[in-house]
This record gives sequence, structure tokens and C-alpha cells, in this order.
Amino acid sequence: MIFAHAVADVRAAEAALMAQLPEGALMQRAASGLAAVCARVLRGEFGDGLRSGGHRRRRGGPYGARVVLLVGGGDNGGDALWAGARLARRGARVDAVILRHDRVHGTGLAALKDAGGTVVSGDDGPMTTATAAAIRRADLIIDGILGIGGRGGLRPDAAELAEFAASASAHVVAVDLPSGIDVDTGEISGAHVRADTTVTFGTHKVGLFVDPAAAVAGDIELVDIGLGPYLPAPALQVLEFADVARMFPEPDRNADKYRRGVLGLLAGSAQYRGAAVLAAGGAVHGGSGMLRFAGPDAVAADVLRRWPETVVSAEAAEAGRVQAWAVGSGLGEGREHEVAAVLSAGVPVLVDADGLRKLPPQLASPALLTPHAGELARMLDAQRSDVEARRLHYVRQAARRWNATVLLKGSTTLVAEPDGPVRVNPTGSPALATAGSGDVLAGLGGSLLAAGLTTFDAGSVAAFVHGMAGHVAAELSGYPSASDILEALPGVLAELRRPANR
Ligand SMILES: NC(=O)C1=CN([C@@H]2O[C@H](COP(=O)(O)OP(=O)(O)OC[C@H]3O[C@@H](n4cnc5c(N)ncnc54)[C@H](OP(=O)(O)O)[C@@H]3O)[C@@H](O)[C@H]2O)[C@@H](O)CC1
Ligand SMILES: [K+]
Repeated sequence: MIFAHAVADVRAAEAALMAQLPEGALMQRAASGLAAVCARVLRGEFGDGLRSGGHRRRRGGPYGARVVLLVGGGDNGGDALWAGARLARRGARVDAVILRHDRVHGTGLAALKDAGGTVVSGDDGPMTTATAAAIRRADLIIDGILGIGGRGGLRPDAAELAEFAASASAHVVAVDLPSGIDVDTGEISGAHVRADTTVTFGTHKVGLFVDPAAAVAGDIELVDIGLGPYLPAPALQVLEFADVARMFPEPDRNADKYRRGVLGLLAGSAQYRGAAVLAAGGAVHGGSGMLRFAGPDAVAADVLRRWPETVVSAEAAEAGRVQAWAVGSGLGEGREHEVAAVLSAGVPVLVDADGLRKLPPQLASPALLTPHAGELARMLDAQRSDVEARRLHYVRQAARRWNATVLLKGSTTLVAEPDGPVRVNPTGSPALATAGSGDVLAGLGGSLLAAGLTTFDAGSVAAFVHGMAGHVAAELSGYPSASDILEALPGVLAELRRPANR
């Protein structure tokens, strides 16, 4: 599992570690790790990041490379200067653009000059003719404007510099984080750097994983500086393949279909017949032992035709015993009494799409709510654009409001509980943004609930697996449909459940 921590926790850990070490030792660790990644970038080991096609890709390593440092007035700038000195000693031509001469990291600047680096900015501002020329011809730009000490978007002179750097063809490496993002929330409130690679120190920072900021961080490289033992519980968790393989329910030797878990599915309507079929497909593959579908005859017939292993009934009340419910995908208007009954059935329930419009003020059962940004906005009486800009804030707010697990779908899917760390799904891709994709996810998540996973684990495992299926489907069909994603699921699950991976 990958973790991310809040800035206050990073600061506390840093202080505890620093008390054990000689002055400047941490910055040297950071700068050495940063220089090592930069050398790899200059050997062509990293992709072209955000501006694919526009890059001057260098393969020869630091010797002879042209490097520009953007240096703010704090320790982030200090890291850049020390790393620049290391690259200069390895034969790079290093030019520094200093934003604040009165605040610049003195020993870092002296080290850079000793190693043969030069300053191209002027006394009265960073943008000079020499700055522009250096940035235009650079192979690599190192963004040391702001790190975890920054607040708000970049100030005008830094913003002008970042914008000019963005127009150049160099690979941009951000020091600790892309300057100008809000590091604890992933929000962006003004001008900021767009990085191709971010080299972060000690632990990942929250904003590197949460959109919109995550989208401007590029590839993330973590440099271990020894903070680990001093860090408290993380603010964010990112599941990896091995975690999901371990968490995915494994039927025991004596399991029968009931013991593996039965999911009840209340989905689909005359208007949205396909949603029921897609959700049922996600459920059939999702790890539970049996699916009971409740819905109108015509819809039930569609489900049975595609998934003959399903048991169908006309009403939720007639469905029989289940270990969990999934409700809402394509449900349309009406059926309020059935939804209410399912929500108070005393078993865990996944609520999606139209089910989210029918939520009571208080939920009686453990619930996993799976809105996209528009649905979450409606639930919280907010604007969709606000939810998209402040995803972490709103997903946490909804989790507390309904005392439930909330999975906010989108560019980076977040899964939050009322308390504790938020999970970010790392497998998302634009391939998942297609009609019916959410229905597959709902069935899959419901099935995992029925198989006994907690709402938190069911949501995060479902999102991970669904995202992997999206990638596989995209490789096969370019722009995959929800049916393609569904078809990719068995292969992904087989891979996940291979004994070597568990
Ligand atoms: N944590 C660790 O373990 C380690 C941390 N290390 C490194 O230290 C970094 C943190 O350094 P830090 O605390 O000196 O703050 P930093 O981010 O450089 O910014 C402060 C400067 O920015 C300025 N400024 C603020 N807002 C601004 C804005 N909107 N637009 C423009 N300017 C703005 C502010 O100016 P002021 O407000 O004071 O006028 C001040 O000059 C951290 O990210 C990592 O890289 C490693 O070396 C070792 C291990
Ligand atoms: K930075």
C-alpha cells in the first residue's frame, strides 16, 4: 500500500528526525535523491509526461545537459540548488533563476556557484533575457519555487516564470510537489507549475494523488529520507495490486453458494433495461456466490437471458435472504417503498445512481454510496464544479453526513469513511468514463459486500478491479464500452487470484 501524509505530520516527523541528525543532513538526502532522479530523466528513463510530442528527449545523462533551476525563497529552493550543484559537478550546464535574492538558500547557492553553476536572473526580477534564453534551450527544468511551505497559488512573478517554463520543451521535474498546488487537498486555486515528474521526500503528499492537482504532478518518485519511523497514520492510502489480490474474497474449501454470499440487486427499469444487465454482470463476476435480481418482468427477462445463473423476482420483498443489496443503477423514478425496505433490511447496501436520490436523512444499515461528482453535488446541495475542484473536501463531508462510506467516481476515484484515511484508486482512466460503466462497478462492489468485505474495502477493491478492466478493455478496443469492461473482468480477476499473486 502506498501512503500519503498531511503537511503538519510531515513537519512533525521532520522535526523529530532533524533533532537526531547534523544540520543540513536532511536536505542533503533530499538533494541527492532529487539529483539521482534528474540524472535518470536526462538518460531518457522517463516518459514525456504531460506534453508528449513537445519534448526534447535527452538520453546522454547529465554531462553536457542544460539544466535550469527555478529557485524560491525557502528550503524547496535549497533542495533545487544543492541538486543543481550535484548535476553541475557531473558536467551539466546549470543556470539558476532566483526569485528572491534576499531569501535565497545561501549555502545552496554557494555550492551551486562552486560547482560551476551560474545565476541568470536579475536583482530586480527573475525574468531576464538570459532567463528566457536559458529556459528555451533547457533539457531539464527543476521547479524549486515552493514546497510544503507554500500557500495559495503562485505570486505574479513566480506565476510568470512557471508559465514561461510550461511553454518550453524541457522536461519539468517538480521538487517535492508542483509549486502552487494545495498540497493537503489537491485543490488548485491559482497559477501553478505543470510537472512531468515530481520527486517527493519522506512520504507522498496528499495533493499528488487527488485531482485536479494530481493531474499536474506527472510521474511520482519518492525519495526515502528516513522519516518513516516518525510518521503517524496516513491521511491517504493507495491500494496496490498485491493489496487487492490479498483482500479479494477467496472461497474456503467448504464454501457453498450461500456461504460465499448472496447479493440482492434492485436495478433497471423499463427506461434503463441495460443498466440492470450490466450491474448483474458486475455482480456475477464479483466474488459472491449468487445473485438475486428484483425487478419488472421485462427487465428480469433481459437479465436472465444474459446471466442465466441469476434468480429473479418481481419485488425486493420476494427476493429471499441476501447478505447485501446493491440498489439504484438505472432504477429511474418510483419504487421508493422498495428502496426504503432494502435500505433498512439490516444488511450492507451499495447505493448507486437513482438510489442516491432516494436516500433517507439517516441510514440504518452499513452503506457504500457511489456517486459521481454531479450526484454528490445534488446530495450535498452544492455545485458540480465545486465538487470537482474540491473532491477530497466533499467526499469526506458526504461520508460524515450519511455516516457511510462514500465512493466518489471520477478522474481520481476517492473512497472515504466518516473518519480515518481516504483511499485513492490508482487504476482509473478515461476509459471508464462511458455509459453503463458505473452500473458494472455497482454490481461488482455489491458482490464484494455480499462476500463479506467491509464497505470501505468493497468500494476500494471494486474501483481498483474495475479500473484494471478498463485498461485491459482499452487495449483491446481503443474506446471500450461498459460491455467491453465487463468482458475484461474475468481475465483481470483470474490474474488477481493466481496463487503467485496472493
Ligand atoms: N519536510 C522535510 O522533511 C524536508 C523538507 N525539505 C524541503 O523543504 C521544503 C519546505 O521548505 P520551507 O518550509 O522553507 O518552505 P517552501 O516550500 O520552500 O516555501 C517557502 C517560501 O515560499 C514563499 N511562498 C509562500 N507562498 C508563496 C506563494 N504563493 N507564491 C510564491 N512564494 C510563496 C515563502 O515566502 P514568504 O511567504 O515567506 O514571503 C518562502 O520564501 C519541502 O517542500 C522540501 O522541498 C527537504 O529539504 C528536507 C526534508
Ligand atoms: K516545487
